[in-house]
Amino acid sequence: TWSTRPQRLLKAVQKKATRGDPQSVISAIDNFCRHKEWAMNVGDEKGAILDCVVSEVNPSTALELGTYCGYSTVRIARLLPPETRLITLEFNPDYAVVARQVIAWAGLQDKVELVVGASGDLIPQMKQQFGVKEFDFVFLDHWKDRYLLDIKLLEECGLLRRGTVLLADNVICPGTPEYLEYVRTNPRYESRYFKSHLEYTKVEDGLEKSIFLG
Ligand SMILES: C[S@@+](CC[C@H](N)C(=O)[O-])C[C@H]1O[C@@H](n2cnc3c(N)ncnc32)[C@H](O)[C@@H]1O
Ligand SMILES: O=C(c1ccccc1)c1ccc(O)c(O)c1[N+](=O)[O-]
Ligand SMILES: [Mg+2]
Repeated sequence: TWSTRPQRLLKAVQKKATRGDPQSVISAIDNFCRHKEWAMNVGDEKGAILDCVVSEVNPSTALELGTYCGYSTVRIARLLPPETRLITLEFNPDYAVVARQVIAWAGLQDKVELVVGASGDLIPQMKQQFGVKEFDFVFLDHWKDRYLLDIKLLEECGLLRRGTVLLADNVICPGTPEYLEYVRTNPRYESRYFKSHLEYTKVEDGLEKSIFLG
């Protein structure tokens, strides 16, 4: 039986990375995607911008929409201080199985809560089921037509506070036009574009950082 790309990516991590060393897991995945098979991780170039924003926010509670193989999960979680946590949502169970192993290889399983399910179903459960008061940081990297729906849902569920930082991947490629329009014109958000490139390519892409003003 044929393996899947996430399974081949996991094998590369287990072969090349050192257990308990998040940076080696990140490098193993970036090398696999640059030299073996492209995959839709945020990548090293946009990942460095993600690192800066996460370090600046230093969140107590963070949310990631779209786990895939756990690459950006590892990037974010490795920067979080003890007693803080990252909740990451993934609706493809096969991807979640791989992500759990990647996150464990990096030794970050105690900081990460990976929940299998759709963001539209899980976000309304965050307060009751997951004991979340509000999010300090949200990384949007799931299907692009869900970004706008999900930040409106986060607003309605009272999960954003004055100062919550939203960072959205792929606002140029594949693109999230309705989301960009919303965060750039809505007075309740202060938005800024970080120009970069689609992971492992020369194609333009970028991240949009939006601060919720309450
Ligand atoms: C681009 S990949 C995530 C990449 C990851 N953030 C990284 O940089 O390593 C997008 C993922 O979002 C998942 N996804 C898409 N829509 C979703 C939704 N509504 N709820 C949960 N997961 C979703 C897909 O199954 C896919 O694994
Ligand atoms: O949509 C794609 C896509 C479209 C077509 C083929 C492969 C991937 C994609 C490309 C780069 C991303 O960073 C990303 O997050 C996604 N995604 O699926 O969410
Ligand atoms: Mg992306």
